[in-house]
Amino acid sequence: MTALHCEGMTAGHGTGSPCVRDLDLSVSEGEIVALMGPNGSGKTTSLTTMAGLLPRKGGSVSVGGHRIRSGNARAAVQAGLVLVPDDRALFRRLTTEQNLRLAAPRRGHRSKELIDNAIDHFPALRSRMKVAAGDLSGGEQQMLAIARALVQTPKVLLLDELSMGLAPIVVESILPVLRSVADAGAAVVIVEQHVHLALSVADRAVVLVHGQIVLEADASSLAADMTPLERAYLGQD
Ligand SMILES: Nc1ncnc2c1ncn2[C@@H]1O[C@H](COP(=O)(O)OP(=O)(O)OP(=O)(O)O)[C@@H](O)[C@H]1O
Repeated sequence: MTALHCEGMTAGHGTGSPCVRDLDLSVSEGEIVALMGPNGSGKTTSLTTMAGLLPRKGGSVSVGGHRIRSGNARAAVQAGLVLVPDDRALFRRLTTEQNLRLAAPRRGHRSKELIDNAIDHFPALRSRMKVAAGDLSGGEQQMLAIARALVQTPKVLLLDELSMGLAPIVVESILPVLRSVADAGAAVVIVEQHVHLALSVADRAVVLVHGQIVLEADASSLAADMTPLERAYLGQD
């Protein structure tokens, strides 16, 4: 089943001309898509627009068949679309636990269970629950940012610049979590500068150049032969 469906999504900043044009992207439950492309090609703009942090300039975004209103981040989260932004957007003075609690639903008794389930993915955070987020290591902060997203039980999880500033060993511990989140039924979209890393975790790669999709391919076939990717990046397609 399709979890995320963007149709003709056009996006940009302020009153300037759009930097993402007519983006058609569908991601199925259980699928991981790597959104790739050179610097400035519109990857972050695409994710923040899907998440309602930027108003759309055109087109639609749907989660599980429900259309999300443009520029409405709350509606996106309520529909099940959760973004882990590149700056991680943690409350740095609040503890790990408080950051997780703030993301959990206010009503009902499921908060503790949801937090426990999210932390089960990142055992390293268990002993860091009372530490201010700003005092965590970079890797721990990224784990907390993802755990906080998982507390919101996303149907669609978007991750921007997954490995930025992280040691390879930390990244290697995070990638299997994304696979298990997808295996549990979520659609996952990652933006990741390191091509090999992106292809190692993704099922499918979508390449944006100048805000338009120029290549869509199976991640494993691209990993085996990068020629189409190199051509796309170099603008030879
Ligand atoms: N806040 C902003 N205000 C105005 N223009 C912006 C803003 N953020 C990004 N842009 C412009 O939008 C275009 C797309 O940028 P975006 O950050 O989405 O690309 P990206 O593919 O994520 O790049 P990178 O890989 O370098 O992060 C670029 O031309 C960029 O200069």
